[in-house]
Amino acid sequence: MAIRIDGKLMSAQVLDDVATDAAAFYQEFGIKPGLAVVLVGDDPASQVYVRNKIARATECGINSFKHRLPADTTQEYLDRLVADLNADPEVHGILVQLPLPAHLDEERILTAIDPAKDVDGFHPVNVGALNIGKESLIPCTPQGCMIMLRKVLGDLSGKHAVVVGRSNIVGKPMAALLLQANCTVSIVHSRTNNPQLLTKQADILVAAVGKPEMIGPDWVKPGAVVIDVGINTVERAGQYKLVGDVHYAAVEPLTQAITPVPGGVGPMTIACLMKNTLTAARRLETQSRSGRQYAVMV
Ligand SMILES: NC(=O)C1=CN([C@@H]2O[C@H](COP(=O)(O)OP(=O)(O)OC[C@H]3O[C@@H](n4cnc5c(N)ncnc54)[C@H](OP(=O)(O)O)[C@@H]3O)[C@@H](O)[C@H]2O)C=CC1
Ligand SMILES: Nc1nc(=O)c2c([nH]1)NC[C@@H]1CN(c3ccc(C(=O)N[C@@H](CCC(=O)O)C(=O)O)cc3)C=[N+]21
Ligand SMILES: [Mg+2]
Repeated sequence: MAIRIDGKLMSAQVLDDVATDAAAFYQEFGIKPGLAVVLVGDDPASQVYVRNKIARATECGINSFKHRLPADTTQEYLDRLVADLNADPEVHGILVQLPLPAHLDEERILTAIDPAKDVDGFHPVNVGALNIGKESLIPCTPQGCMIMLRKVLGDLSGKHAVVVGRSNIVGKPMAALLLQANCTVSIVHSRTNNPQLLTKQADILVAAVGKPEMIGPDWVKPGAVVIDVGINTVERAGQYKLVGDVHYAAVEPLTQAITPVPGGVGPMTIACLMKNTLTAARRLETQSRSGRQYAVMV
């Protein structure tokens, strides 16, 4: 029987620790950790994610500041908002929900966020830190995946991990963390020839593609641990439902362990966002107390 990796349950444990931490933080510094979430436009899925993030923050004693902006927000306005949030002492973490509308420069905005407040871990300074193995703010989704993998497998040394997808927000940081954990790492993407040749060898298979149920049993080695990052909305018999990048029903019997969608990676992502907010808050408050200011903290 395959283990169903319960992201909902595991995230509750992470959030519990964060709540304890947030209470201790409040005792120590006299303010709550603060998270600013910026949402541009009215994509319904993004609204759901942002609502979930704010609900989880409130539950664990983190202040949240929601900034909902119209789809036609100008670059100048967004730049100004990010600068204000960088300077705001009540804000320890800043998340700009992606994707942004096409007229806005995503890279420019992510680079404008103070790396010390970059709880997504998308700023080039944090990306660089991750890739040289320095403690930093680690992207939430891959961080959540690592917690789940460690729970199931313990030490990951020597495992062959195959990541399907190479985006800056999931695939690449996932591969970096697996490498850091001493896995042998392969990355499969849309130009890979015979991707199944590689995925069939994976002890650990991480799917972050954005194609509903693309990964079938012919992609998976028996006994593999499968992490499904995909969140895809599909219409089935007139109903909308969420499915992953993995065909769960067909793949599950082959695996040692597998994450479901929903209830897998998604809730862990949000829990890790709260964890990063605490990490950022502690560093910022400790530094401001000692009167030192670093441009960059890694
Ligand atoms: N659970 C969570 O917390 C999160 C879930 N997601 C979900 O994860 C999925 C991936 O997200 P994201 O990384 O942002 O997506 P992107 O669209 O940015 O990247 C998708 C990647 O998959 C690759 N790819 C596309 N088609 C194929 C194919 N047929 N074979 C192999 N590789 C392919 C692309 O390759 P190429 O680079 O060559 O184009 C690309 O690298 C989505 O479903 C998204 O909704 C995302 C973030 C968080
Ligand atoms: N700057 C930025 N940071 C992100 O981390 C980020 C982002 N932009 N843009 C979009 C993606 C996607 N993402 C999800 C997080 C949680 C769930 C989640 O909790 N999903 C629930 C289901 C939710 C539902 O019912 O729709 C689950 O899988 O069980 C999903 C998706 C974060 N992202
Ligand atoms: Mg993307």
